[in-house]
Amino acid sequence: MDPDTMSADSTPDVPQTPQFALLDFFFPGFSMFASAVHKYAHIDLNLYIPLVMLFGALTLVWNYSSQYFWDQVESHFMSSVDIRIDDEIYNILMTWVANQRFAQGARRFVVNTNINSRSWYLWRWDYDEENEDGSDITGQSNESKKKALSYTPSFGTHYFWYRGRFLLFKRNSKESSSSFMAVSEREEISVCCFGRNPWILKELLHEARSLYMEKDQQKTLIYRGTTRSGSTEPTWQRCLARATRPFSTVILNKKTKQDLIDDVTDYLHPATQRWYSNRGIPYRRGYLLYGPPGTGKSSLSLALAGFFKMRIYIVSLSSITASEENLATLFAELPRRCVVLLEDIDTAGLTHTREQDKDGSESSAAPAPLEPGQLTPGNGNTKNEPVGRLSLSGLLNILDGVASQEGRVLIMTTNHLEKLDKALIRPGRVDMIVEFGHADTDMTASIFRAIFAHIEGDDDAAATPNTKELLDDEALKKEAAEKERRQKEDDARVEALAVEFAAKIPAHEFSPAELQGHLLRHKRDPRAAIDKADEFVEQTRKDRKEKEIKAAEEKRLAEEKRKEEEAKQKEEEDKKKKEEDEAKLKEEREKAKTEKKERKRKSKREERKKKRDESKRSSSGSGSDASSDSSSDESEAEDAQKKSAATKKPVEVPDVKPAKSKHEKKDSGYGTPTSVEA
Ligand SMILES: Nc1ncnc2c1ncn2[C@@H]1O[C@H](COP(=O)(O)OP(=O)(O)OP(=O)(O)O)[C@@H](O)[C@H]1O
Repeated sequence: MDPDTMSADSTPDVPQTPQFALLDFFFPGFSMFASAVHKYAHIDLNLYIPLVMLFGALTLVWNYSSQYFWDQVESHFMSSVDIRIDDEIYNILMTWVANQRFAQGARRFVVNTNINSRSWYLWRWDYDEENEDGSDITGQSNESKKKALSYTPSFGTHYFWYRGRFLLFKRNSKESSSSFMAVSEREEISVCCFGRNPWILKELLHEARSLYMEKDQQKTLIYRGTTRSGSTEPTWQRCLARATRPFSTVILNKKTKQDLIDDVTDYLHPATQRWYSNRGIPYRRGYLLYGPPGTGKSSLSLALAGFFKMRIYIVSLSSITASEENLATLFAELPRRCVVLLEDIDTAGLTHTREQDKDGSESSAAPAPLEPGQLTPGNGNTKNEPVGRLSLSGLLNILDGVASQEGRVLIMTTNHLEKLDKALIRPGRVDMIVEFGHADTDMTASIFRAIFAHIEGDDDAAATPNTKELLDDEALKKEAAEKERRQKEDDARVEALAVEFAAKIPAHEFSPAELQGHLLRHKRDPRAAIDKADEFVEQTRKDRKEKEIKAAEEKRLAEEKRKEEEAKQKEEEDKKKKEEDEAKLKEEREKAKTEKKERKRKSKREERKKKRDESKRSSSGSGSDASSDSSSDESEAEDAQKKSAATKKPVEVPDVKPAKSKHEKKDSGYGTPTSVEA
């Protein structure tokens, strides 16, 4: 290095360039570091600075432009599908993703025991594999059941190969989500592929759906009409996938059951749809199931849906969701082939007939007392009903409306057939009516058999798989024969017990649900169920009586309260009326008084006028007369003013002409007239 180029105060070994001065400014001590490097390593950093700066500039440019570049690639050269997290497609895709290698090998992942979207999960009353009583299908309790874990990739972009194509799975947190959403709901999910044709994404979604459906093959999918979480928008939420209930487990008159199956089979036949459309008849079929609570109406609907492998969509007309608008939206969203179960159509609003609607009169019948299971009081046409609730005509419009899908099986259930409007159950809306009743002797025996008879698969769990393999043919045959013999013996024993039990239960008094409840309490001991049958009968009767007394008492209290409120209201009205009458009377009295005074004054005036005329006639007339006239008129004006002050009303003083002095506007209140009209 040329020593001449060095300045006097600089470090002897390192040339002082403007870059160094600048770097020294940003990184104090850099020049010392550079001279040390130069001295000991013989490297002149001066040469590398432009390179470092260039690299920094390139990094900066890349940082800013890469996002733009990537956005351009995405919008022009890629296809993508966004997944709605409040839709069932979320569950479908995530179930698929959880089974992929890229998800299982992800370094950052989300673990779930339940793959369903948070908003779906919120509305599930049970998990798929569980029964209503909280135990799983193998009878284990929740505590002992181990839940399977599902792994899905965490937030970010994840790459994977699908059928030879390179795809991206993106899961991002949603910044703009409203704060009331649960944390797991604040996410956006999309799948992208290179190329402008999205067929591969559609294929992926179809595959995911088929896999998802396959899982549900042996189950009845139950959807419930509800509102989306965090909004009032109605939607069908999948809430349960239950093992299909065999028709045989619903105890009902054999012929009725067969007729129902035949009717639905015929209706669902493809030729029937053509037949309907050729004749211009709406392709719909409606069934009404009626009877006391716990007699099997819902069970039959579920069994029917399972038998025909259809999804069942349930909405209770006594729930808050069942407003006219919501129900119309729900019906418009139904798939083409499904079972729709409308529960509790006897809610008070719908028992109000259309005839009553027409003449505008109020229902003469008092609102029906609520039945067990009925959540809210009825709605519809009563005066105090909330706006937007369901009315009978609203429901009829929805059932017949163009928006409601053709091809569906509509089932309506009610506890009170007699309360329903004829329009609701006329042919076309209801094509078959099935009655459910309390159990007769045969039914009681059937319920007993259903609980205690040995069913294939009951002790599969106990059987060890290897024992069969060890046995030879002869032994197997022997075992099968033995099993058959035991089965026969068992059946005969259960049959005898069923008859014994049925004899102890009075016919047509108890619902199948009540009997089932008693039998389940002794499910391991049929003898105990029989021995305690009398106790059950007594206890149930007693409970019912207590319930009736309680209901009657509640009714009486409600009636008393209503009467009290009515009396109070009447008292208030009377009081108000009395006050109004008094005020009116007072006003009238005042008026009469004023009129009397007026009349008196008038007669006085006339008298004076008469006198004046007489005196005029008798004498030729003098100034004193005029002055006396003037004074009498003055007293009249004073009278008028006094009256005006008393009644606080502007009073006309007919005979007095107001003084036209310049002080007229600032009247002191005396109002002394200056001239009087005769
Ligand atoms: N006819 C029946 N056959 C078999 N089981 C029945 C029958 N009736 C009732 N049960 C049993 O009783 C319970 C309640 O029955 P379900 O819900 O079907 O009655 P429901 O008539 O729909 O009652 P609600 O009118 O209160 O809705 C179920 O567990 C069901 O298994």
